[in-house]
Amino acid sequence: MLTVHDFETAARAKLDPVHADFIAGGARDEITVRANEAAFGRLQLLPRVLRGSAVRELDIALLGSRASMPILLSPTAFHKLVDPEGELATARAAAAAGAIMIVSMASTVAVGDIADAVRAMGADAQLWFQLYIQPDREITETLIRRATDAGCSALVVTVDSPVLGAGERNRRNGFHDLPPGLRCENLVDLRDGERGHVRQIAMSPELNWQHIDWLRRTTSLPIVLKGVLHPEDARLAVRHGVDGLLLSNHGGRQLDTVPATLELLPEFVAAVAGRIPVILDGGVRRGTDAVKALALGASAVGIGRPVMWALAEGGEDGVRRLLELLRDELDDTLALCGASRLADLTPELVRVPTWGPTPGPAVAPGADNRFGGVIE
Ligand SMILES: Cc1cc2nc3c(=O)[nH]c(=O)nc-3n(C[C@H](O)[C@H](O)[C@H](O)COP(=O)(O)O)c2cc1C
Ligand SMILES: CCCCC(=O)C(=O)O
Repeated sequence: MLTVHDFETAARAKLDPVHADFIAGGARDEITVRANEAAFGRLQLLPRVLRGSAVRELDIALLGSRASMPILLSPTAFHKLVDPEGELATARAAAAAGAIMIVSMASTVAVGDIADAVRAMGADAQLWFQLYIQPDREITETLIRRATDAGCSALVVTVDSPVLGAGERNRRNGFHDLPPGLRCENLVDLRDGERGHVRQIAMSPELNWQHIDWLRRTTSLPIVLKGVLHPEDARLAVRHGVDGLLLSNHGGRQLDTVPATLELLPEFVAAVAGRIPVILDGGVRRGTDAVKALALGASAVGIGRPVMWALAEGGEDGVRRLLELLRDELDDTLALCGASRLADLTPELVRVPTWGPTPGPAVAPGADNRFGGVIE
């Protein structure tokens, strides 16, 4: 396993094709899925030389959490689909690497049990909790209480899902439910009937900024909004007292044909103007990808599918190796860029090609992104 893509290939060879499709897939024509990765390939790095330093500092402080690197685990549902230990394995690997893990509300291990497993290692859990605000206020409050009691140190509220994205691979494959024996453990006992069932997670098409105001009054945990794309919404988020933003298009799984997150980053960062941290996810597969996002103003990046692939390939050990690999690539890229600290990563390191053919992976017609004019 030398690259993230090696994990992807190995996972596909091991997994039920229906589950592999669930992980890799996106909404509709998957134009945004491809755009996310392609955008990184189109940006260039222009390094500085003779600024040597024997070691690089990769650790960060983010919303009261400390991490050994600016790569965090974005929330992904259903880890037991790919590994019998599920989120316990992922969380142990994240803790061993000193990385922040955002636990999905749709985890197949209860958030309290995940936190216990990390504490049992003697590690200081850096767990955040991802929340879909539920139409039923009491259910939302109970979920927040469960996450808070588990010791989660931030709430990541996903706001790009008023309705669930149309994963046509899942429809074609007839994948609508978890297999017998697996359930969304955070939802157990929240309502009569289907206890812990996936269908208990309701999408709330009625969500608006007043719900965020309510949440702000309800919890003292830092609130991160996940899935904000428009710079005007970034400004609104700041006004509504949000503590951080996760610039994300849900890995291309919600609205198809939205731009790559990397393409939106400069304008987004300009709108936020340093008032709160901006994290980016979508298509991060290499240390160079992380460096490009950090150089353009992200405080950290998130990875989604790579975690699922590594967990499928090798369980806890697989995720450990994935995180080590990305850490090494990040460290190596910093060295090659003449950077010894993350603060040395500035926009001047990044360039838009000014002539010649578009490098990077092939992009479907219509997915072409124009960086020109956006990045100074
Ligand atoms: C299998 C899978 C499950 C996901 N589950 C969730 C989830 O439960 N909640 C959420 O907010 N985002 C979820 N996401 C989106 C990720 O948090 C993240 O935004 C996205 O995967 C990042 O793109 P990447 O996969 O290209 O790294 C999921 C993504 C995948 C691939
Ligand atoms: C209700 C589970 C949502 C999972 C999710 O967000 C995704 O698969 O992208």
